[in-house]
Amino acid sequence: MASEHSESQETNSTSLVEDSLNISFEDINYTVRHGVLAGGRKTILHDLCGTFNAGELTVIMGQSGAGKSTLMDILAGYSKPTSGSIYVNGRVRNEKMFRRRSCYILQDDQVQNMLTIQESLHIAADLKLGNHISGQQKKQRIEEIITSLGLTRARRTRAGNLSGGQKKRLAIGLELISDPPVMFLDEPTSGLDSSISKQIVYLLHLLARQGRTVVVTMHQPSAGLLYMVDRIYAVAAGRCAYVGSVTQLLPYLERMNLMCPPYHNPVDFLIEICVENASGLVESSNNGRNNNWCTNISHETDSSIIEKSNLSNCEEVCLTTLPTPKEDPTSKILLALKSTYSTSFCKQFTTLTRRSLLSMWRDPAFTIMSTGIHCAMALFIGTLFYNIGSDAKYVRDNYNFLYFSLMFLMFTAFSSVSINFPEEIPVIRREHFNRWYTAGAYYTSTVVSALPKQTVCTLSYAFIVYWLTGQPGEINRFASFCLILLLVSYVALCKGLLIGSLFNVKNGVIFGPFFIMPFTIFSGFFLRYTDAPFFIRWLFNASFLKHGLVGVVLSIFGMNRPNLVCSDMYCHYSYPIQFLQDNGMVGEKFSLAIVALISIGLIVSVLAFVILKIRLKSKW
Ligand SMILES: Nc1ncnc2c1ncn2[C@@H]1O[C@H](COP(=O)(O)OP(=O)(O)OP(=O)(O)O)[C@@H](O)[C@H]1O
Repeated sequence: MASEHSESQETNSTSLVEDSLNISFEDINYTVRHGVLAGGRKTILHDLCGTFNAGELTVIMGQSGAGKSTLMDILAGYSKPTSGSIYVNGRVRNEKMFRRRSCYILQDDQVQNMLTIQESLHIAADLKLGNHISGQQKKQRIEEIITSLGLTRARRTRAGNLSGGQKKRLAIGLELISDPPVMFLDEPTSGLDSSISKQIVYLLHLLARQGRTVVVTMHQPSAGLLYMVDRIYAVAAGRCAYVGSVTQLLPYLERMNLMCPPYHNPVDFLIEICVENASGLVESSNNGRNNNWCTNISHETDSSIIEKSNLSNCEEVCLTTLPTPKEDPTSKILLALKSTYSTSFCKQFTTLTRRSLLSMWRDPAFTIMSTGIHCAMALFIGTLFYNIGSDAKYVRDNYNFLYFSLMFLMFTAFSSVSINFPEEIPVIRREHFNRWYTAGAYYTSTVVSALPKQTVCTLSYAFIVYWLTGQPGEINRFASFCLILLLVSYVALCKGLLIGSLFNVKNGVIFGPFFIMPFTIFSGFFLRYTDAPFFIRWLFNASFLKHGLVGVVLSIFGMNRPNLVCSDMYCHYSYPIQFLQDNGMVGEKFSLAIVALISIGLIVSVLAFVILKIRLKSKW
C-alpha cells in the first residue's frame, strides 16, 4: 500500500479543491505505558491498515476493549499513533488541515443543557462561521439543519429536556454547521433504544450518501442497522479481523469454514468467533490490507433501506434541505481562512460570555441560592457581632469577625467553581477539539462570566455585615473593606478554577481543601508573621488570606482611625495603632495588599489556564 501513496505533504491548495476525502492508514501501532513503576508497555493496536472512503458509512466494530475507540482517536487526530501513517486521498495527512475538514463527536457527548436547539445552533454558527458567512446565510443553514435532522418540533426545547436520540442529533447538527466532509462518531448509538439507534444510523447513512466520509464505532451493530452500513471494519484485540461490505461477510467467513447459523446476525457471529479464530481472521484480512471484500458495497437506495430496516418511524430524519458538501460553499469559505479558527479571539470571547450568561439566566436557582446564602450568613454574623465596630472592648471580636468574613467568602467562591467547572470539561473538550474556539477565549469568558455573580454575592454580604456590626461610617473605609473582600473572593474563584481544571468533581471535593487550607494557616491569624520561623515566612507572602487579612484590618483599624470609645473600665485597644502593633501590621501598606492579591490572582489564573490547556490536549 505504501507505494500507492505519494509521500508528499498534503498541501492546502489540494485540500481546498477536494470535496471528498478518502482516508487510509498503514501499520498503525499504539502503545501505552503499563504500570508506571513496572515501566512496562502495552500494545493496543498492532500494525493496523485500512481504507475508509467518502460517500460510505463505515462502522468500526469489535468486542469491548478491542481497540475501536483507540483507533478512532488516532484517525480523528485526537491521539497520535506510536508508529504508522495516515493518508488523505493518497497523500500523507496534514493534521492541521485535516482537523479543519473533520469533526469528532465523542461518546460522552454533552450539549449545553440550558439552551434550546435553536440557540445552541445559533451560538455554534457564530463561533464556527464568524463574520465570513452572512447572518442570512447562517439563519438559512440553521433552518436546513433543524429541518433535515427532524428537530423542527423540538427547536425551542432546552437541550437538557431532549430525548437521547434528539440530543445525539443536536450534537451532529452542531458539527454540521461548518459542513465537514469527514465525520467521526464514537459509539453514537450507545444508550439508545433500537428504534432511536436506527434513526441515528439512518441519519449517518444519509450524510455519507451526500459525499461525506462517515466513520463510527459500534460495539455490535444489530441486524436492523446493518442495511444502512456500507463498510465494516472489525477489530479483534488490536488487529483487523475483517474489512469489507456487510453482504460479503458471510462468504468471507464461509471461505474459512466458519459457518454462521441460519437466522443469526452475521456480525454477532463474527464477534463471537473473533477471539478463538483471531489469527486466521487477521491473516485472511491481511490485518486490514485485503480490500477484496469491499468490492460489493451495495449503495442501496434509500427506499429499499427504509423498507428492509423497518424505518417507518424515522421519516422525520430526511436530508432533503441540507446541501451536499459539493454544493455548499461554507466549508470552502472557511478553509480559505489562514487561521485555524473561523472567528477572532474577541468574537469567541463575546459569544462564549453571552452563552454562559444566558445559561446562568436560564438556571437562576444557583445564583439565587448563592446570593441567598450570602445574605442569610451576613444577617446571622451581623446579629452575632452586632454593633461591635466602634467599641474598643470588642476589638478582638471585631478581628475574629473580619477573619471569618474572609474565610466564608473564600470557601463559597472556591467551592462554587471547583464543583461546577469539571462538569463543563466534556463539552469544552469536544468544542475545542472541533475548533469552535481557543482554550484562552473559553477560559477568559468563564472567568468574566463568573465575576458578576461573585460580585453581587460579596457586596451583599459586605454591605449587610458592615452596617450591622457598626463599623465606621466612612465611605473610603467601606470601599476599602469591599475591595479587599472582592479581591479575596476573586482569588478564591481562580483557585476553584485551578482545582476544577485539575480534578473531576469527586476528587476536587476530596483534594480541594488540601489546596486551600494551608493558606488559612499562613494568614497571620493563627500564627503571626513575626513569630513564624524564618524559613517559612515566604509562605505568608504567598498566602492570599494573609494579604486579605492585612487589607481588611487596615481598612477598619488603619488609615489614621481616631481612638475608639471604651464601654468598660479599661480597654487595651482604645488606640487602633496598638492593635495593629500587636498583630505585626504597623508597617503594612493597604496598597501593597491590593497589589499582592492581584498578583496572586493573576498567577493562579495563568496556572489554571495552563492546566486546562494540557487537559484539553490530553484525554485526562
Ligand atoms: N492509556 C491506557 N492505558 C492502559 N490501557 C489502555 C489505555 N487506553 C486504552 N487502554 C486499553 O486498551 C484497550 C482498548 O481500549 P479501547 O477504549 O480502544 O477499546 P474499545 O474497543 O473502544 O472498548 P469499548 O467498546 O468498551 O469502548 C482496552 O483494554 C483498554 O483498557
